[in-house]
Amino acid sequence: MNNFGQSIKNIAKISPFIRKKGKLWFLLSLIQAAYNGVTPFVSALLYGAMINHLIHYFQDRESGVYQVFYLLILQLCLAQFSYLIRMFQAYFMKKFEFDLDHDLKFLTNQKVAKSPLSYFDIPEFYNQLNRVRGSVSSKFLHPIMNMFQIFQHIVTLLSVIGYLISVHWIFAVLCIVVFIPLTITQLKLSKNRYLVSYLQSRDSREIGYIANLFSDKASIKEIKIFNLSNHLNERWSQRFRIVSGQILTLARKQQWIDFGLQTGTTLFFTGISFFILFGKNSKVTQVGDFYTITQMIQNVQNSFTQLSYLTGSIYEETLYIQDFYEFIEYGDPAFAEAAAAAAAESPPTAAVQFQDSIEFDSVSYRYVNSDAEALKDVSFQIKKGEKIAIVGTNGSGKTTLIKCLLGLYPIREGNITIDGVSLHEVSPQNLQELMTVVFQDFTKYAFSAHDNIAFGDIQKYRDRELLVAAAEKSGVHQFVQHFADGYDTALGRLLADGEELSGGQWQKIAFARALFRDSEIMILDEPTAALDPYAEMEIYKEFEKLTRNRTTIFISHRMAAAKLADRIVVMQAGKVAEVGTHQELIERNGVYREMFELQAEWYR
Ligand SMILES: Nc1ncnc2c1ncn2[C@@H]1O[C@H](COP(=O)(O)OP(=O)(O)OP(=O)(O)O)[C@@H](O)[C@H]1O
Repeated sequence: MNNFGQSIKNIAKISPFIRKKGKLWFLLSLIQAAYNGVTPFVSALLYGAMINHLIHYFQDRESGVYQVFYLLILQLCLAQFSYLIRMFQAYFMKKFEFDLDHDLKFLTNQKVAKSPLSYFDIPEFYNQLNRVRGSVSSKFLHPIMNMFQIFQHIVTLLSVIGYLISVHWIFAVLCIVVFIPLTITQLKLSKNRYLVSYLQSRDSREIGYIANLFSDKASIKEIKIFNLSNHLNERWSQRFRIVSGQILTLARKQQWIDFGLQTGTTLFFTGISFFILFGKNSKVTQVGDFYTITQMIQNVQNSFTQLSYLTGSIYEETLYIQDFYEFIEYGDPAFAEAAAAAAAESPPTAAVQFQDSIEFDSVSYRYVNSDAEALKDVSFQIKKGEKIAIVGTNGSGKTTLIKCLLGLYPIREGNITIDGVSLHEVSPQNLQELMTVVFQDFTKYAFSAHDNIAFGDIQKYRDRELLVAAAEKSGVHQFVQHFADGYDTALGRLLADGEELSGGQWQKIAFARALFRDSEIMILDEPTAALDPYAEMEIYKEFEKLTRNRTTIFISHRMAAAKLADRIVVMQAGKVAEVGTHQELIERNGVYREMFELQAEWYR
């Protein structure tokens, strides 16, 4: 499909939004475009007539004065009416822009929420997400506004050229000959312009990323201590220069081409003006007519230049719309295939209660962006009510294992079952109800303490009693009760003048959030990493109470904590190396014992 055809197809994608909330704006814009389109023609006629009448008036001081007066009033009315339309159009445009912004961002957030976590490991998806963030609505509206302007200039051209043809037919042919190369050049340029911004997106992201490092409290600390500011600033500046250099090169090229085209068309239209005015069969006899014709010729020239520029930029701007829909419709073929095949065989509607056991059966997993397997043929069983510790070296696959169990990364090889029902078949809602989790990199919401805990189970958001119970168990109540607004105090200072918490206090909040959801299965990824020895001791002392009546799976690098588990799964390079109780594994004299003794050594 050619560029312009594709542009129209992209623009058509906005029509559902216009039908929903932008009808009035669309109608007003159309009226405005038509009105502004005929205005240059009418104005040229009015002024030409006015000049003729003025000349008569200056010659004999009797005739023409009323006509000049009426024409001036008419001109004033035309200007006022134009102002009135613009006023209403601008208001409804703002209104539609807000509605559109809301709907598009809502769609984006929905897409992000529905996308599997593995999509975020795919650079193409991630880049696309970055591209569709920002002022999406204006990028959607610009091409339509340009379409209105195109319509406006077509109306101008039709009216003006119609008049000029009545003066001389040659005009029609010549105008078309000029317009075609102009448009093609602009279209080519606009395609380049877009490609540059596309290719730059990695550099641009790095510029944004480094700028963020300079505004993030956590990274500022490291930048100062490691004396990174010069290096990072230099790096930022280098990328910035590359990006701005590319844009400037293109802009320079564009300016020179514009200048060349402008000069060419000016010379062309000046020649034509001479021909029309002073040619053999010239119909021009009065000064006013001369004014009208030169004015109309200028209008033709102006409208042609604008038309070629607008058609060019429409192509560029509609590519953003295309990008947006590519993002919204994004589906990794490999993932989509697997999901579609699994869904076709058995749609995920099964509900399980978890009465018996969870089973990992020859589970292997490879991240989409990686060649190595993060899990290799993992098999073991977790009985209801058991406390399982997962230990192992960094990168051995512990977190991947629980991400697969949580259904965040759907597995393709092997099977995970709950009471014999494959995870692929369990409905996502059922799965969420069964499990609660504290991640290693849990989220610190810049909302109130209440929000931070209640987000654990949004269905029970208002249950303050339950919330306080979870807070008491996890040690949150002890500090939140001293805050000025108690549980309604904002945490962090990002959105409000809230309370700053220490790393350990945040971790307790994350714990409370997990406990607030009263689930059968509790998953903890390094639950005590940020806690002081007292708090850690406290948690482990309370561990029995916190995890009572729950199946608990916890990852820990502290071998002393692993001792608390009923059974320990030892991971090594994506495989299960050993499974057993602390005593069994010590007696086995394998990897676990080695790790345990290595740590114990430190404490002796
Ligand atoms: N999103 C990802 N994309 C690609 N590879 C990943 C991703 N996350 C983890 N990996 C890789 O998978 C392997 C297992 O990582 P995982 O995070 O499960 O290890 P871990 O045992 O939890 O490590 P740690 O103790 O350091 O938290 C590692 O080699 C890691 O580099």
